[in-house]
Formats: sequence, C-alpha cells, structure tokens
Amino acid sequence: MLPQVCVCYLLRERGGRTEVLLGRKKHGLGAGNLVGPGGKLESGESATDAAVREVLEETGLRVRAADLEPRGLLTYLFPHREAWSQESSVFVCRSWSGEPEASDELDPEWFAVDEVPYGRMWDDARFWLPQVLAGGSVRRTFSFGADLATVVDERGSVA
Ligand SMILES: Nc1ncnc2c1[nH]c(=O)n2[C@H]1C[C@H](O)[C@@H](COP(=O)(O)OP(=O)(O)OP(=O)(O)O)O1
Ligand SMILES: [Mg+2]
Ligand SMILES: [Mg+2]
Repeated sequence: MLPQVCVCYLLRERGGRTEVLLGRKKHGLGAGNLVGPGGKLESGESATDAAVREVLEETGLRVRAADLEPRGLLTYLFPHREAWSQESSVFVCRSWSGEPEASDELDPEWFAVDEVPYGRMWDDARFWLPQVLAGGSVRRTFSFGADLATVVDERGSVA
C-alpha cells in the first residue's frame, strides 16, 4: 500500500465568483508549488480526520469532518523516486471558522476558480482540479518522469 495523504480545497463565494484557497508550499515534497492544504495521514487516522487536522495546521482554519465533501482518490507514481509515490484523498469544503493565516508550511491565498495558475502547481493538477472545483469527482493515476515534475502517463476518470 502506498503512503496515504490528503488534500482539501476550501471554496468561498466572493463578488459573484467562486474562489479556492491555495498556498505556496514552503518546504518538503513539492516545495515552491501552489497546493491545497493537506498532508500525510498519521497512524490510525482516517483521511477525513487528517484533512481536518492538516487544514488547521497549515491555514489556522477549523473545518468539521461533516462538512468535508469526499471528491475521490489520486495515485501519484514516481518510478524514478519511489519514496515520492503517494495516494491522496481529495476533499472540498465550503464551511469553516476563522481566517486563513500563514503557517510554517503554506502562505494561503485565494484564487478565482477560473484563474487558478496551473503552471505553478504540480503538473497533474491541470488534468483533474478544474473538474473537481466545478463539482466533480476524480479517480486517477499519474506517473511522473525522470525530472520528477512532468506527468508522462495518466489514466482514470473524472466525473
Ligand atoms: N503529485 C502530486 N500532485 C499534487 N499534490 C500532491 C502530489 N503529491 C503529493 O503528495 N501531493 C499533495 C498531497 C498532500 O496534500 C501533500 C503531501 O503531504 P505534505 O504536505 O508533504 O505532508 P505534511 O504532513 O503536510 O507535511 P509534514 O507534516 O510532514 O511536514 O502534497
Ligand atoms: Mg502539507
Ligand atoms: Mg502532516
């Protein structure tokens, strides 16, 4: 079984448009990329509980497990760096308390969902995140090449 991680996209309505909370990752896997808050599941933790904890740790926002919408599962394969291969549970959330704050891991920033700068994200995001932000779900596998940055193969579905 691959290491399990989670990611959560917080959505809000502002000025007649939908915005998503992303942040530049400051260190660790994917440092420099714009990502959704998320991280590794701890021992015995469910993906939902991990998402609640990681959102709080990385943004200062409190979300409730009941408000997390499961939106699928992503498999990231790095044949040239096996330790980076992971399986990620994807959530969307529209309700929370608090205001986003910078953390050791992320500088949170709101983006209109139709203006997300996919060129600043992990290369896989452009294949599935637009559909998830539009209300869909995903079950997809991505293989990265020797540069550890470019998707060289993808399979699965977005519905
Ligand atoms: N290939 C790819 N594309 C998009 N997003 C990701 C990947 N691989 C990934 O791991 N991720 C996402 C999924 C998770 O949200 C994070 C990975 O967890 P990370 O943030 O490194 O772990 P934390 O638990 O937050 O960090 P520490 O607590 O260990 O510092 O990236
Ligand atoms: Mg993280
Ligand atoms: Mg963590």
